[in-house]
Amino acid sequence: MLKFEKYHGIGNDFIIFREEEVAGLDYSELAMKVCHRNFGIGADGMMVAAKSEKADIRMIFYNADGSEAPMCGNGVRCFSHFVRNNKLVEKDLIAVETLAGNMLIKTEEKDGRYLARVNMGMPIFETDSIPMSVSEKDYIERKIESYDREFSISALFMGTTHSVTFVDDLETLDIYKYGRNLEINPIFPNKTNVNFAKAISKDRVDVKTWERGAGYTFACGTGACAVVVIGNLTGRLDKNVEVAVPGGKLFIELTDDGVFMTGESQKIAEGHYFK
Ligand SMILES: N[C@H](CCC[C@H](N)C(=O)O)C(=O)O
Repeated sequence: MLKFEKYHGIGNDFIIFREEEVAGLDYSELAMKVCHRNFGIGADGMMVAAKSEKADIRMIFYNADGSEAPMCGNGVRCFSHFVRNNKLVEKDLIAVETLAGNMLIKTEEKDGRYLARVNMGMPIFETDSIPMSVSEKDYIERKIESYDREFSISALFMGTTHSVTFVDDLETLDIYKYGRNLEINPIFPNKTNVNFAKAISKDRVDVKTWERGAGYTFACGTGACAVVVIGNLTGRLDKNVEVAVPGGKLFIELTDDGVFMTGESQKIAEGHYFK
């Protein structure tokens, strides 16, 4: 039996284990099993809290399909909540080691709500680092075809690989059809997360994300950051933006010290997984 806790960050849900519970297991296989909505506990992703040489603690992240990802925005807020609940690091400002670098998280518990403000680092636009297999050095507002439509795509590394496209018909767009197709476009050798966005004003944007390795989720934290970065770069959005996603709201601030994301997380359950 493996002791776990389950959290969600505005509907993006995760199962979290301490490293000592799962040491020696194949994390990719375990993620596919525990994230399965019928044969497992059910979640968009799985995290393991491990010791770190570089920060207070290390977050290992796997998508529901068993693929490892460098970072997860909603996940790292839930992770910091788990860390606080289990007193693994007894500070309000914690550094979490991830494959995308150390993330600094300010945690706050107020009236039973758990809030975290995360410095998500700086966006990377060089196509080699996204990564993309294209000759262009960066990929901002370039046309990509998907079935009967042409999307204007901007790609970047924002904790993980992201593509952003602003559309007028976000309410009716078939996210499954176009998201699934763009995710596996061959110009992304490791695939991509796909963010469909609609600017409501200069400080409000609606976003729906098709996630690599997890599908259409209620929220994507790194995706929300990616949308604000591209929205600001292309003149659609200011630097402090409220991002509305199907599962709730995130607040993104673009600063010279990094992209900051603020949002809630909630503990859903705890228990034992019978492998
Ligand atoms: N599916 C993503 C990882 C999870 C990102 C998302 N859940 C977030 O909140 O940032 C990827 O494969 O890069």
